[in-house]
Formats: sequence, C-alpha cells, structure tokens
Amino acid sequence: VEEFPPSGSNGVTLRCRSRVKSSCPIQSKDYALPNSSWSQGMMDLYSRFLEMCKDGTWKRIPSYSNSVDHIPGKAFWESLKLMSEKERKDTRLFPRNMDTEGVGFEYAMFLNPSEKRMVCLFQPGPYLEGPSGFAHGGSTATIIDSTIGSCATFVAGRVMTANLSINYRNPIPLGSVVLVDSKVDQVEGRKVFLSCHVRSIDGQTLHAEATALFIRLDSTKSLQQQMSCQ
Ligand SMILES: CCCCCCCCCCCCCC(=O)SCCNC(=O)CCNC(=O)[C@H](O)C(C)(C)COP(=O)(O)OP(=O)(O)OC[C@H]1O[C@@H](n2cnc3c(N)ncnc32)[C@H](O)[C@@H]1OP(=O)(O)O
Repeated sequence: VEEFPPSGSNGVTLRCRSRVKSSCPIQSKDYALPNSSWSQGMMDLYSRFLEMCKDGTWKRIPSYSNSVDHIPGKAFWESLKLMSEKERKDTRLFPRNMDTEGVGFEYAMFLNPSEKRMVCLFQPGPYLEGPSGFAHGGSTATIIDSTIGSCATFVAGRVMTANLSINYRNPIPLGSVVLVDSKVDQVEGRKVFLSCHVRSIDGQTLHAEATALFIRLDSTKSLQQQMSCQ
C-alpha cells in the first residue's frame, strides 16, 4: 500500500494498492497533522519531534478515524472483508470521534523502534472535562491506552488490553500540552508488559504513571515487520 501525496501535505492521504493498481483509493484523513486548534506549545513540540525524524530515529505515526486504516498492506485488505465499507463508515476510533477540531483529543504519536517506545503529544480540549477546568480521568486513560496500545501493536502485532493500572499524580489542565511517553518493558510469550509516564512539556510536572499488560491475539508479524516488508 503506497501513501501519496506524502501524508505531511494537506492531511488527506490517498491509500492505493500499488501492486494491483486499484482504481478505487481508500481516502483516509490523517488527523495527526497540525491544525488551527493546536497551541504554540503543541506546535513547538511537534516540530521538535519532526526534526528528530530526519535521521530515522523517530517515525511520525499517521492517525486515521478507523483502526483498520492503520494496518498497511495485505492485512489491511483482508480486514476489509470483516467489515463492509458501510460498517467502516459507521465506526470511529474513539479518540477520533469528534469532527470539530480542538474540542476533544488533539494528539500526534511518534515511534522510536529501536527503543520500543511510543510518545504521544496530547492537547485535551474543552469537551474532555472532568473536574472543572481539568481533563477527565477517563480521557487520560484513553490517551494512555491508545499510546501504549499503539506501542504494543508495533512491537508485537495485534493485541488487546488485558490490564491497565494508572496512578493520577497531578490533574491535566484543559488546553495544556502533555507528553505521554510509553515503552515495552518485557514480552513473555503472548504477554506484553509496558509502562508509561504523562508529563508536562517542560518535564516539571508528573501528571500520571501507568503500567499495562497487553495480550497478543495471534502470531501475526508485528506491524513494524509488516511495514518494513512494504
Ligand atoms: C498507530 C498504530 C496502529 C494501531 C491501530 C490504532 C488503534 C490501536 C490503539 C488502540 C488500542 C486500544 C486497546 C484496547 O482498548 S483493547 C479493548 C479493551 N480490552 C479488551 O476488551 C480485552 C478483553 N479481554 C480479552 O479479550 C481476553 O481476556 C484477552 C484477549 C485479553 C486474553 O484472553 P485469551 O483467552 O486470549 O488469553 P488467556 O485468558 O489465556 O490469557 C493469556 C495469559 O495472559 C494472562 N492474563 C490475561 N488477562 C490478564 C489480566 N487481566 N491480568 C493478568 N494476567 C492476565 C492469563 O493469565 C494467561 O497467562 P498464562 O496462564 O498463559 O501464564
């Protein structure tokens, strides 16, 4: 599956099946690109990580409105048989379920393959409120689960969350920018153990820390292996 124009252009990536010259590109919007709702802090952090992608240490991870749209190559097309085009249109990845920019989850992920590490730049919008002016604990759990889940997926293939344990240390102000920093600590057979910290962008405030257990669903190759054989 080739993506063009490069997803860093106008946020819409045409995904065409290059090998069989499909004439029906699946149009997927990449939500992990800057938009007018991003604060200067979010833009600065994003630019910093884009810079670190130049030598290949980090990779920016595109983000679409459906899980299946993230699976490149054969698996992607096979998964389509599981869901009709209509069903896919009727479902949305939870953190991508708001159409108005800036009101919900504004985020972008970057992967460091050699460190088995996924970070997520997260700017919670006003519709994620829990305590007045601060992010709901469930929204923090969602962005942690998504970041850790994406990390586990890249390292170990298709996984499901079996356990997620979070300690909330300091509330996250709505509209602020935090860095969700996750890594794979250990893989034991089907069990993938991960940990994660959520910090303010200046690193001074620890908002939350988590551990998780994900279970591999089958012996598929990791997404990273699938991507590398594209
Ligand atoms: C950008 C990157 C691309 C990604 C796409 C974008 C979206 C992705 C991001 C979004 C990501 C979002 C992700 C989501 O939100 S996933 C949605 C939330 N999670 C679920 O709904 C999972 C529900 N549970 C299950 O399906 C099953 O229980 C699973 C599959 C997890 C295991 O059932 P299965 O029958 O298959 O296996 P098993 O029961 O033999 O267990 C196997 C082993 O594991 C041990 N064990 C099991 N559970 C626990 C536990 N709680 N604590 C400690 N240990 C536990 C168990 O003792 C055994 O150990 P052992 O006896 O072998 O030693």
